[in-house]
Amino acid sequence: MVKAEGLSKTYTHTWAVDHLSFTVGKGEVYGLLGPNGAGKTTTLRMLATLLRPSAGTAAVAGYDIRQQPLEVRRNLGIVNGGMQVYERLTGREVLQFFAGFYGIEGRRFRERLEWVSALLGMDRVLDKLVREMSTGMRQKIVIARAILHQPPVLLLDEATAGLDVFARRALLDFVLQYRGLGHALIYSTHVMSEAEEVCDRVGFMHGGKLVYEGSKAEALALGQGSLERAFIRRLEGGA
Ligand SMILES: Nc1ncnc2c1ncn2[C@@H]1O[C@H](COP(=O)(O)OP(=O)(O)OP(=O)(O)O)[C@@H](O)[C@H]1O
Repeated sequence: MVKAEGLSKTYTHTWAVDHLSFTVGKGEVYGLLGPNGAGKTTTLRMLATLLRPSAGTAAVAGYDIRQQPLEVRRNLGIVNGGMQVYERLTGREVLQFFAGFYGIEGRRFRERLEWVSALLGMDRVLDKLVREMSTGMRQKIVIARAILHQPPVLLLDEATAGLDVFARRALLDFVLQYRGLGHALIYSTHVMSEAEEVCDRVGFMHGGKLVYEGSKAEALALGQGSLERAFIRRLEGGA
């Protein structure tokens, strides 16, 4: 569902993303893992057509990010910490606004709202004003907004940042449920323990490069049961 080939982004003197190639299949959670500044956000923003690659390309659900950005957006959702939601609206109003972009209206909107609400447990959130919501509630709105159009590809960028234990648990459970629907997810994080829980395959990023890729089981074996140890070993050049 996602196929990146030599995907690259340069800023003045830096290769933020340096010839990245990887694939993510249906029903798979791919962990894009690495420390701050590794290039994870830049990669996801290119896949979401929010940022133009300097070189290389990628396909999302079979559509080229350079040539077919509208089709890509129709098939992809992104949950990104920087996204703002409208403070003066209720959860329901925010979602209605975004549903309009996808032509989801009337009865279809109500059905979709029920679907998303059941998936994310949003009963207490829909009629609340955004400005009165906790961080966890806001995050539910951000996720709901990203999946309203039921995209087959979902990108999550440091999606648990700032969440408490309950909201974090709900998010990780949601990731597994969304995968269970046969969708493809990229889970970007520097928190290795989260990746251990939800990812099927992992790619370690450092300095814009993919320095390791393998199934979670392979990576865990490399790190004697720990992804964090595997990452450090890989960077130190150990086997
Ligand atoms: N707009 C920009 N202009 C210049 N350099 C940038 C810009 N955006 C990102 N970079 C640089 O690109 C590199 C990769 O940044 P990126 O945000 O993709 O990393 P990341 O792995 O997502 O890290 P984090 O977890 O901190 O978000 C960093 O060196 C960063 O300083």
